[in-house]
Amino acid sequence: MIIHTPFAENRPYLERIEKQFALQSWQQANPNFRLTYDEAGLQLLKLDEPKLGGIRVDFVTGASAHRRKFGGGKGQAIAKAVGLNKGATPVVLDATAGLGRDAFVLAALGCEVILHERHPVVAALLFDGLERAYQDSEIGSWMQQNMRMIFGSSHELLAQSELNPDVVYLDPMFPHREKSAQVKKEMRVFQSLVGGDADADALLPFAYELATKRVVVKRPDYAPFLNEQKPSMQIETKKNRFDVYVKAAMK
Ligand SMILES: C[S@@+](CC[C@H](N)C(=O)[O-])C[C@H]1O[C@@H](n2cnc3c(N)ncnc32)[C@H](O)[C@@H]1O
Repeated sequence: MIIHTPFAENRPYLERIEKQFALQSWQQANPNFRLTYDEAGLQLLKLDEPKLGGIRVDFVTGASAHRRKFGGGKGQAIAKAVGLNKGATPVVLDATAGLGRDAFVLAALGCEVILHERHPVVAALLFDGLERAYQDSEIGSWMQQNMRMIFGSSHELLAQSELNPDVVYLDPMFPHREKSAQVKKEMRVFQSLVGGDADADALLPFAYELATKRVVVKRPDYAPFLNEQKPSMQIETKKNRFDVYVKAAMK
C-alpha cells in the first residue's frame, strides 16, 4: 500500500481509493510526497518540506466549516457571481474543483454542485473529504444531495457532458505573484503538487457551450482574462475577481 496508516480496519477503503485514482503510478513518479491516513482522514505531505504541513479536505471541522457558519451568505462575491443573490439556486458545474472549497460555499447556500477534478491526489483527497462529510450528522444529508465528484479532465468531460448546469464555474491555477514566503504554506504544497493549469484557456469555449445561464471564472486580480475573452461583468474582491460571462438571465 502507498497510503500509510496505523489502522488495519481502514485498509480495504484505502485500497479502493488507491485503485480508483491510480495512486500507485502517481507515487512512483512523485517520491517527494507521502499520503497518510489517520482519525482526521487522508492527508498529503511534502517530504522535502515537512514544515509546510499537510493538506486535507475537511468540510466538517476545517476552515470551510467556519466560513459556512460565519461567512457572508448570499451577499458574498462568489454567490453574487453565480447569481444566487437573484433568488435562484442554480445547478453549478465546478469544472476545476481542487479542494472543493468554493464548491462547498455554494453547496452550503443550497446549490447542487457537480465537481470535476483531474489530478489523482487532489481527487483522492476530495473524495475522502466528501465521504467523511456525507457521514456527518449535521451536514451529511445536504452534502449528499448537493455535492458529488467526477474524476477526470473537464477538457473531455465538458464536451461529453449530458448535464444542463445553469452555471459552469472555473478556477484554474494561476502563478502567484507574491514572494513564496507570503503564499500560505498549504498553498505552496498544493502548487508544487498540481503545478500550473497552462491548458486552462481551452476550457472556456466548452464551458460556455454547456452552461445554460452563465460561466464564472475566478482569477487573481492581476491575471488576464481567461482565453483573452472579455466578460459581461466583473465582481471584485480583495485579491481576486470573478469574471462573469452571461448567456441568459437567472430565473
Ligand atoms: C486553483 S484549484 C481550484 C480551487 C477550488 N476552486 C477550491 O475552492 O478549492 C484548480 C484545480 O483545478 C484542477 N483542474 C485544472 N484543469 C482541470 C481540468 N481540465 N479538469 C479537471 N480539473 C482541472 C487542478 O487539478 C486543480 O486541482
